[in-house]
Amino acid sequence: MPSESAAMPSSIHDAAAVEAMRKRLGLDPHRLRRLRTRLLKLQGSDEEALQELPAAARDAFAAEIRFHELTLDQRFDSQLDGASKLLFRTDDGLLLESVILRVATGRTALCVSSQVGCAANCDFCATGKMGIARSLSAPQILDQVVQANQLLKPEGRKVRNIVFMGMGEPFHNTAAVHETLEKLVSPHGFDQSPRRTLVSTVGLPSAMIAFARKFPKVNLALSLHSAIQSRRTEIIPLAAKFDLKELRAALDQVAAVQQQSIMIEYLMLRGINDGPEDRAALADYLRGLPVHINLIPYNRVDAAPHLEGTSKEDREAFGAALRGEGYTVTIRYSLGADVDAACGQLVRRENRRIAAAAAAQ
Ligand SMILES: C[S@@+](CC[C@H](N)C(=O)[O-])C[C@H]1O[C@@H](n2cnc3c(N)ncnc32)[C@H](O)[C@@H]1O
Ligand code: SF4
Repeated sequence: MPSESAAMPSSIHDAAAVEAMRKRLGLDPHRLRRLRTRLLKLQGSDEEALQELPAAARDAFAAEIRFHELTLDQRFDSQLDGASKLLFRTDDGLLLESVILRVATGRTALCVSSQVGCAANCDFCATGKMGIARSLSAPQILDQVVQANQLLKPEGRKVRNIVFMGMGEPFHNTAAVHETLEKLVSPHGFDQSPRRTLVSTVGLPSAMIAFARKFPKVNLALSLHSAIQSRRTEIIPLAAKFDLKELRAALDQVAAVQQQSIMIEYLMLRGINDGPEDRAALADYLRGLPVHINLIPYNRVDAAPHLEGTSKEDREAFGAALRGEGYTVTIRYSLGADVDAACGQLVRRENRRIAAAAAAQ
């Protein structure tokens, strides 16, 4: 007869399971609150967090409640700037990445992934080219923050800004992303400032409006990349489903609800979206909206050899012309270009291998 397999431990982020365990062990709720504070807010190690429980309860608690959903597989520290890429592995073997950005001001940002792969399949994106799309659970997204903070503690740093700009489209995984945001901004959770949290989307109109209503203070970024419909669809296949008119109506609603500026991301691709007509269309499209335009340099992707980034000079001229039209424009200087090259291909190759093996079973 097959033996009954032991139940999987529950996550520390699963409030119902943790409360059930607390009752079973007869633990004082204060002790549990202190454990969560130590782990989620004070960057404590797992051992330090467990110390908050009475000695007799620690083993039983640790056997049923696990603190981590992901295993840190590899870490790449940039030799060029303050970026570190963390490669995590899920229980079923897939790789995903988070990026720690140590900004010159001394502040620290973390870029998290919401999915492994992405169904949007944008032409310029290594994640889109992975050929798979698996959503991460809220505990898997939250664990990226917990582990980054544990790694940063010895440096005297703490994650200040959290951006959903890693792998995946957050609004293809709305339920888990909403749950993650609730736990991040909750004073009983991570107590993260909503104003230092940003969700970036390729542009799903109804999900953007729902997000703004639920999280009026969390920042939204839209990856627009072109204000000319045919050009946008050429690089973002999903744009065929949600046209620019519908997207603009959603932006108006988001702005009305949030009363704060929306970030417009504009990846600059030579000969595709960087001409004078592209700039004029962009300026027209955004007129009247509270926006901040971020011009992004293209990071070369092996799977898209036909694409080339706009030169630095042209990017700066494009930005200056938009400023002349009254827009606030920043030009992002890509951090961690060396670790990106090291990891991007590794993640893609490994995940393809695992997805192919799973499909063959
Ligand atoms: C990876 S996406 C994740 C969030 C969401 N799916 C989105 O598209 O906004 C985050 C940002 O990275 C940008 N991006 C993707 N591939 C890039 C590349 N090869 N070079 C520079 N930026 C890239 C996207 O356009 C987007 O603005
Ligand atoms: S939606 Fe974002 S993550 Fe998905 S393929 Fe496009 S750029 Fe990449």
